[in-house]
Amino acid sequence: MYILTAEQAAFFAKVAELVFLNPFGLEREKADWEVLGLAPEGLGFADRLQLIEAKLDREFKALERQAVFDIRHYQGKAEENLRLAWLFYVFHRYRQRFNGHINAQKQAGDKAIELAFARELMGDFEQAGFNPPETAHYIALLFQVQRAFTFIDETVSGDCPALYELRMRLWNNIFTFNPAWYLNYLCGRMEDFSLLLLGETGTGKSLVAKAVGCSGYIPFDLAVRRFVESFSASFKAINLSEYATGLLESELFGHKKGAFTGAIDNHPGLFAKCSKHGSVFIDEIGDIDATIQVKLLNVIQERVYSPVGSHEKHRFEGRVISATNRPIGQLLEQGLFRADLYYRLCSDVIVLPSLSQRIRENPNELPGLIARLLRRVIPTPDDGLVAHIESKIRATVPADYPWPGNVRELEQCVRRICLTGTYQATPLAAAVNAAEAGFRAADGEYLSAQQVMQNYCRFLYGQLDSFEAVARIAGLDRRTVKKYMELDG
Ligand SMILES: Nc1ncnc2c1ncn2[C@@H]1O[C@H](COP(=O)(O)OP(=O)(O)OP(=O)(O)O)[C@@H](O)[C@H]1O
Repeated sequence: MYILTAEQAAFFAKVAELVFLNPFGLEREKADWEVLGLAPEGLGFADRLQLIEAKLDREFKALERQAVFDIRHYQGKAEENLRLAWLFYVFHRYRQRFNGHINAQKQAGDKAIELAFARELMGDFEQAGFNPPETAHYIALLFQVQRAFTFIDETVSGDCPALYELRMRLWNNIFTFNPAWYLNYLCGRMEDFSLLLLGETGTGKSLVAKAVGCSGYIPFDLAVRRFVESFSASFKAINLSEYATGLLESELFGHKKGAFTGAIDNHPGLFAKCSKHGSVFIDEIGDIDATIQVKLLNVIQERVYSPVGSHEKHRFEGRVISATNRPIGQLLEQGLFRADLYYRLCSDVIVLPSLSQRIRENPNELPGLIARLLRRVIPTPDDGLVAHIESKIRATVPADYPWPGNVRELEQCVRRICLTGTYQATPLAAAVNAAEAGFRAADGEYLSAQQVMQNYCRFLYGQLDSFEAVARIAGLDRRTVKKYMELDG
């Protein structure tokens, strides 16, 4: 057995503490400085990480002066702390390559591809004295950490208190607030922890759901050097407002051939497509009627369901993420949403901040988001273009504008400025006034109610670029909105 010096023991104990801290949390920076043994110098996360990596490298190399590092040479607290510190060390050495694997897997889609550097990584684990089941488990965990970090960081980018809090909450949702518990008890067993995302339309609930849903624990198979499932296949989404009630049942639970006219084949539903490592995302959950609510409750509660037209029982072992922009408290009070279903969906409830809150907290949110939204059409927008669009917005949109369509509206606004050079923000509360011009036709005749509705829907669609969002604000269902939009005239 090897014994650590007092300095080494103290250093590795600090690193072991760091491993369990939320990387998006406020305590993380302080812990970084403690590990480095330096006074805070105003370095950013990436720079501090680089210093920590270099220090870890020196400390592990120092340990190797006696013999190649092998976890079995240590015991007790030293073994425990070194195990965590070594995982942190190896994770950071392979971080870029794990990121490369994320991109390669995104390109490849739903079929899991080989982890290109698996042999080298497995070799490192073996040399450090880890047995094969531990190696497989830790590789799965390291990749999960990298996915969660990357997806949260990419999805919730922004620099205001509401977003710091959101990033922290999402990390905790994936690894719990106590990652030591996660590591010891809950890893790979998170299926009963549902997540409900609330927030106004266009705040990014679907994006966040995907970030969380693609960050689950997926076991690694040493024999074939790949994860048992692609992370993209582990996330299955459905937007409930897109389907009529009859069709919805079959989209959720599947149907058997011959179950109804037109059921020419067996059809697997959403729940059948989701593996036990995956998550289903049920969007617009506040919009479903009572029958579907009961059926969903059964699946989530009993974990079994039957496809339409069949008595067979199928198990659902995945996790449930749901979202709504409806006032869920009000729906519960009015009896429009079942309380028992709500309590099954809400192991964790996360509310996304509105765009106006973000801008209020930090006015620089606006240019950051403009650049981000522009990148969807122009891969590398220059600062001049971002500043130009920002100045156009500031010139025409009142500072207290509520951005009712949130980031979705801002996206449209940026595009409209690119196309027309201007954006006329019209608060939706005043939408009917704005449509006033549409009450009369060009010849001065009053329009029919149907034509007014058409103008109204078109107006809202121009602001929001989404049938769902228009439906929500107009108090119509999505199909009715589409019908008005498609009418001639
Ligand atoms: N934080 C964000 N960063 C970048 N784009 C965003 C963000 N939030 C939303 N968007 C963009 O706004 C649009 C709407 O996002 P999303 O569908 O996730 O919102 P939502 O909250 O689910 O809306 P709804 O309640 O209407 O379903 C998408 O084009 C999305 O890319």
